[in-house]
Amino acid sequence: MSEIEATYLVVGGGIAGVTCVETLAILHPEETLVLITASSLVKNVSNVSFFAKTIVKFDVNETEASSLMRIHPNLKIVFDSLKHVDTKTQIAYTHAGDKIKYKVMCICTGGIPRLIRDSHKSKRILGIRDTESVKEFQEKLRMGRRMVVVGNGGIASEIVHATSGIQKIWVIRDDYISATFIDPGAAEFFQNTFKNKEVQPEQKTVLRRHIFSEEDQVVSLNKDLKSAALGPDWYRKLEGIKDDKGVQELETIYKVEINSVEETSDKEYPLQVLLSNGRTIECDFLVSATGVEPAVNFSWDKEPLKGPDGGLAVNEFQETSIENVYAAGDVAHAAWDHAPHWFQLRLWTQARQMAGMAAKAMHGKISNEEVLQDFCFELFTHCTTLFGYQVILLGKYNAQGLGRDYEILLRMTPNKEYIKLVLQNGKLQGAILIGETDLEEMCENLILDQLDLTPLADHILDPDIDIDDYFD
Ligand SMILES: Cc1cc2nc3c(=O)[nH]c(=O)nc-3n(C[C@H](O)[C@H](O)[C@H](O)COP(=O)(O)OP(=O)(O)OC[C@H]3O[C@@H](n4cnc5c(N)ncnc54)[C@H](O)[C@@H]3O)c2cc1C
Ligand SMILES: NC(=O)C1=CN([C@@H]2O[C@H](COP(=O)(O)OP(=O)(O)OC[C@H]3O[C@@H](n4cnc5c(N)ncnc54)[C@H](OP(=O)(O)O)[C@@H]3O)[C@@H](O)[C@H]2O)C=CC1
Repeated sequence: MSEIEATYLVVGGGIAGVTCVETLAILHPEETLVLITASSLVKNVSNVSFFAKTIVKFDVNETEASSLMRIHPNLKIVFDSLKHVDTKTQIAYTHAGDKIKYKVMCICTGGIPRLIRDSHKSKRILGIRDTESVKEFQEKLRMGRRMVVVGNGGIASEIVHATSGIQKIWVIRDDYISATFIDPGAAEFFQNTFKNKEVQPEQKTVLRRHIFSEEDQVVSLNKDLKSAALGPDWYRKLEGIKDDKGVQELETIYKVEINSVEETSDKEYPLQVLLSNGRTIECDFLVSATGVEPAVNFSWDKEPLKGPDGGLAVNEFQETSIENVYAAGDVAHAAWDHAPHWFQLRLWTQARQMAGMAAKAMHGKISNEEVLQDFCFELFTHCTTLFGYQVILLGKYNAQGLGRDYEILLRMTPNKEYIKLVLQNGKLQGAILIGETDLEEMCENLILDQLDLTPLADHILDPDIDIDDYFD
C-alpha cells in the first residue's frame, strides 16, 4: 500500500488512457503523472497517416506498459484497478489499497460488451472485447459446427467475413447487413461481391441521382477487468482456424431478434436459440456482437452526470460534471452541442481524439492557459476496412438527422467502388466511400466549406470528369 501525490492521474491502459498519458508527458514533462492500469499490456498508436485534414489512419499496437516509463521519465505506473474516487479530497483508491492524490484526473476505463439478455444462462454465449475473449472464441470456432452471430455492427460484420469452415447464421434486426456503418445500397454492393468472388473486373458503372422529399419512403437505395479493446486487425486471428473445405454456408436472417437461449444436453446441438419469428436455431455457440456499454466499474463519493448510454457526460473539453475529473474514450458520453457534421460513435479514432483533447484541457487547467476545442470535432470521420474493402465514412454518411429532405448521388462499379454523397440544399452533408476512390479530401473540403454544389450535381461523380478542376 502506498500513497502517491500526482498532478495528473489517468486511469485505463487502452487507446484513450495511453494517448492521454503520452500527450500530458509531452505537454508538461516536469509534472508528476500517474497511470493506473489493470493490465501490464497497454495499447498505443503508431504509423499515423493523414488522408486529409481530419481523416486519419493509424496502427494500434499492444505494448508493455513499463516501456512507457522508459520514454516518459515523469510517468509512474500503478498496476492495479481503480476502486473508489473521493472527489472532495481528490484521492483515488485502488483495489490493493494504494491512494493517489491528484490535481486533475482523466477516466479512460473503456467499455464492456453489451450482451443479449440471456447471456448469463450459458458459457456458450460470447462477447468479443479483448485478447482473452478472442482466444475463447477461437477455441469455440475450432470445435464448433454451427454458430449464431447476433448484431449488425462492426464486430458481427468482421466475424462473418473472417471465419470459414463453420456454418454461420447471422441474425440481424435490420433489413440489410452492416447497418451501423453503411446503407442498403452499400450492403447490396458487398453482397454482390460475396456472390461474385471471381471478379469480372470491367463491369458497368452505375450513376444515379435520387431526390428524397417529405413524401418519400426511404427505401430504394440504399467483467471483469482484462486488457483493452482490440485493434482493427483482431479478426485476422480467426482466419485459417479451420480447414476451408469444411461447411461454410452463411444464412442471414433479417428483421428478427433473439427471444431466448437455452442450453440443453438432449439435442444434437447444445444451444437452442428461439427467434422472434418463432423459428428455433440449434447451434454450438452464439456470439453476441451487440454493442458496448461504458465501464464505470468503481464507486464515487459523488456521482457525476451520465448520458443516456450510461457514459460519463463530458463537455467539449472532456470535463465531467465534477471539477477536475475528465473522461475520454468509450467510457465518455459526448454531451456538448456537437458541430453539425460530428456525432459520437465508440471508435478508436474518437478515443484518441477525446483523450488528446482531455490532455490539452487538463494541462490548460493546471497551467492556467485557455484551450479551444480541437478541429477534429468539426467532422465525423471513420476509416476502416469492411469485407476486404477500404471504407471511409464522413459526416452524416447515412443522412443521420436529415429527415427526408435530402438528395443522394451514387456511383457504383461492381467489385470496385461504391460512392454515395448525401446533399441537402445543394450542400454536401456526408459521404460513404468504399474502395480506392481518391475522393476523401474533396469530400472533406466540401462538407467543411458547405459550398453550393447545385450547378455541379449532375457531374460531380461522373468518372469522365475530373471534378477537382472545378475547385481549382
Ligand atoms: C473486436 C473489436 C474490434 C474493433 N475494431 C475497431 C476498428 O476497426 N476501428 C475502430 O475505430 N474501433 C474499433 N473498435 C472499437 C475500439 O477498440 C474502441 O472504441 C477503443 O479501443 C476504446 O478505447 P478506450 O481506451 O476508451 O477503451 P479500452 O480499449 O476498453 O481500454 C480501457 C482500459 O481501461 C482498463 N480499465 C477498466 N476499468 C478499469 C479500472 N477500474 N481501473 C483500471 N483500469 C481499468 C481496461 O482494462 C482497459 O485496459 C473495436 C472494438 C472491438 C471490441
Ligand atoms: N471496423 C470498425 O470500425 C469496427 C468498430 N467496432 C467498434 O467496436 C464496438 C463494438 O462493436 P459491436 O458490438 O459490433 O457494436 P456496434 O455498436 O457496432 O453494433 C451493435 C449492433 O448490435 C445490434 N443490437 C444491439 N442490441 C441488440 C439486440 N438485443 N438484439 C439484436 N441486435 C442488437 C445493434 O442494432 P441497433 O443499431 O438497431 O441498436 C447494432 O447493429 C463498437 O463501438 C464498434 O463501433 C467493432 C468492430 C469493427
